Amino acid sequence: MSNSGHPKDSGKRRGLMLVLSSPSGAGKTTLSRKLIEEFDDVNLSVSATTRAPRPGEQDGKDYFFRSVDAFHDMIERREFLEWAHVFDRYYGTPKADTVARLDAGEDVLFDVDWQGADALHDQMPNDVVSVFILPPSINALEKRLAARPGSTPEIVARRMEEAKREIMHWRRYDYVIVNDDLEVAYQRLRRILLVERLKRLRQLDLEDHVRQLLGEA
Ligand SMILES: Nc1ncnc2c1ncn2[C@@H]1O[C@H](COP(=O)(O)OP(=O)(O)OP(=O)(O)O)[C@@H](O)[C@H]1O
Ligand SMILES: Nc1nc2c(ncn2[C@@H]2O[C@H](COP(=O)(O)O)[C@@H](O)[C@H]2O)c(=O)[nH]1
Repeated sequence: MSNSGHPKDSGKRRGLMLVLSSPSGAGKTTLSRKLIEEFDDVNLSVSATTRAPRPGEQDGKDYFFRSVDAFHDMIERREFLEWAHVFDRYYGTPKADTVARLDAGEDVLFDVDWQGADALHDQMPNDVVSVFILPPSINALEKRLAARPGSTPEIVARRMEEAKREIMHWRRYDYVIVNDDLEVAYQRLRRILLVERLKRLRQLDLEDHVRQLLGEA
């Protein structure tokens, strides 16, 4: 199904940056995929990373998989909106595209850690809407990490070790969703998107509309 979600099809709006963070394995990627499937004007920001692809992951779709040298070249060429060192690997958000998409009235979805969320908010405070995803329990988080394709006990242990540090940043976010039942969590996420689209500053044709109303009054 495709859906613009805008109440007035001709209405001009500025896109928003929907930034999702969570401890690894809580469900950001799963929720992001559902949002992109439903809304044709929501696009995923594809990050660059120096980690290896998981089974089924594609270069350019899930990530831009790069060598450490190539990643450093991208840093030097100032190609990132933000970048961070996460789980001993580099991850970065490319700048190209995002600004153009926002201006074109399209939303951009970011799946980044708390450092990335902070950096994106610092750079574009009026555009960022941040959502923290919590797991229903630590046990459930560990099971989800272990069940993911390509998982190993070492990867699970490393990510569980980091989970507490990531969760401690939950208060910095505009919204928090507990991802227990996937469908309930998804409905909450899509409601956040639809409401945030209605923020006054994002409805670009309101000035003209109100001027016209006042002229008619
Ligand atoms: N509500 C849910 N109930 C049960 N399993 C879920 C739920 N949400 C996600 N999962 C499963 O948990 C695993 C981890 O989810 P996902 O990859 O979306 O997490 P993530 O937060 O994006 O992790 P990372 O930060 O490492 O990229 C996946 O196998 C996914 O299918
Ligand atoms: N600061 C950034 N963090 C990012 C970016 N892309 C992904 N991430 C975060 O890294 C971890 C691990 O991801 P995984 O795909 O290896 O499991 C997770 O918390 C992501 O949110 C980025 O561009 N910048």
